Amino acid sequence: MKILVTGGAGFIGSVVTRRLLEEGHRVVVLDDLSTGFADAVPRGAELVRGTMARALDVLTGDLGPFDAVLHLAARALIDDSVRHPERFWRNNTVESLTLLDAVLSAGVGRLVFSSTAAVYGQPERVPIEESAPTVPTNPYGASKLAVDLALEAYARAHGLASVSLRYFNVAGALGESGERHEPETHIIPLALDAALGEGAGREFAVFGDDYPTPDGTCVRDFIHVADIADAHLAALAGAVPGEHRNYNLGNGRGFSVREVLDAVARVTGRRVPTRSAARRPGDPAVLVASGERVRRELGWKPARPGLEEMIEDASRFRRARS
Ligand SMILES: NC(=O)c1ccc[n+]([C@@H]2O[C@H](COP(=O)([O-])OP(=O)(O)OC[C@H]3O[C@@H](n4cnc5c(N)ncnc54)[C@H](O)[C@@H]3O)[C@@H](O)[C@H]2O)c1
Ligand SMILES: O=c1ccn([C@@H]2O[C@H](COP(=O)(O)OP(=O)(O)O[C@H]3O[C@H](CO)[C@H](O)[C@H](O)[C@H]3O)[C@@H](O)[C@H]2O)c(=O)[nH]1
Repeated sequence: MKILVTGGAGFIGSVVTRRLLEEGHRVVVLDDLSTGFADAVPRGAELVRGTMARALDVLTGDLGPFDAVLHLAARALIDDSVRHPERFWRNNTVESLTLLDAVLSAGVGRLVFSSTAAVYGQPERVPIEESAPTVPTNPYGASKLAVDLALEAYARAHGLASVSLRYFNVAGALGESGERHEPETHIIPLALDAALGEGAGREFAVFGDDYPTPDGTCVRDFIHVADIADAHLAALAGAVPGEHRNYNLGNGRGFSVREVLDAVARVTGRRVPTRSAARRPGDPAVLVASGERVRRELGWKPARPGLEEMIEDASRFRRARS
């Protein structure tokens, strides 16, 4: 297939692009490089630099025609979304609607969207099923939920085959593609920095140790980025014209912040220096995915569920870059 990957210069988009190329698909990346890197786009894919305002030209121009669009481009820092909601509504919601107009005008039949566990907010029950209430606790989650809802209506009205993949906590790396966020805010790369970094000031701040969880720290469901990439292949194959489906992508198992830090210490052989810090606003205590629907309907389940494997892969990627 010929596939447009938006956000393909970012962490997850570059891994998805790599997997698509491995499978023999042809890939064009559309990315404005706001948080991504041109040299992160895997060799073999063509990079077009720009926002979704360029999507129609790309989809209808010489690089086409396209069979599918994978839409990963977004801002994804929750804290930032609380301080600057306007940036998230514009960049995640308005930009996505611009892309959707282009997809419909160009007659592309399939679209897979990167949604998030943040659409659920504080879950009433875990593991979280796709039928759970969607009550996001921050503008990031809301800006993504709006697109899930738009897709549902657009698919039904215009015959689009669309899927929202609601990722939980994505970790690990695939070959030369991995996490290069600047600034980095995610637990595993920060814990690796704290364990392996040189000099002072790199203590890992544990955001809250008085949550109603077994050790008082938040619990998250980590999923290997290569499994996320494989789920995109399954979604492309399983998308149904005229329908929109939401799928949670996780392992169905939670690890507390402390358990992650212990696993980082085991993998690196180094202690992770920590300090206690205040809770981060909007952080739910526990987020764990139910993988039932995606297994039943797309036949997908994670092939790399081990937390230590994810940390090892992230650590290998970090070492290769330092
Ligand atoms: N990292 C996670 O754990 C996680 C969890 C759930 C959902 N997601 C979603 O997955 C997607 C990828 O996340 P990531 O961690 O790889 O982030 P990332 O910041 O590494 O990648 C995002 C990419 O999108 C590009 N981009 C942003 N806005 C753009 C725009 N308007 N036009 C063109 N390009 C634009 C950036 O330059 C970057 O290359 C995002 O949609 C994010 O919301 C990530
Ligand atoms: O320095 C840190 C960084 C993180 N944490 C804790 O570690 C856990 C995981 O935090 P991350 O920032 O790594 O990930 P989030 O769960 O906040 O967010 C991830 O999952 C979300 C879905 O809930 C969104 O999709 C988001 O884009 C994605 O990065 C949280 O409890 C957080 O409080 C710390 O204690 N200290």
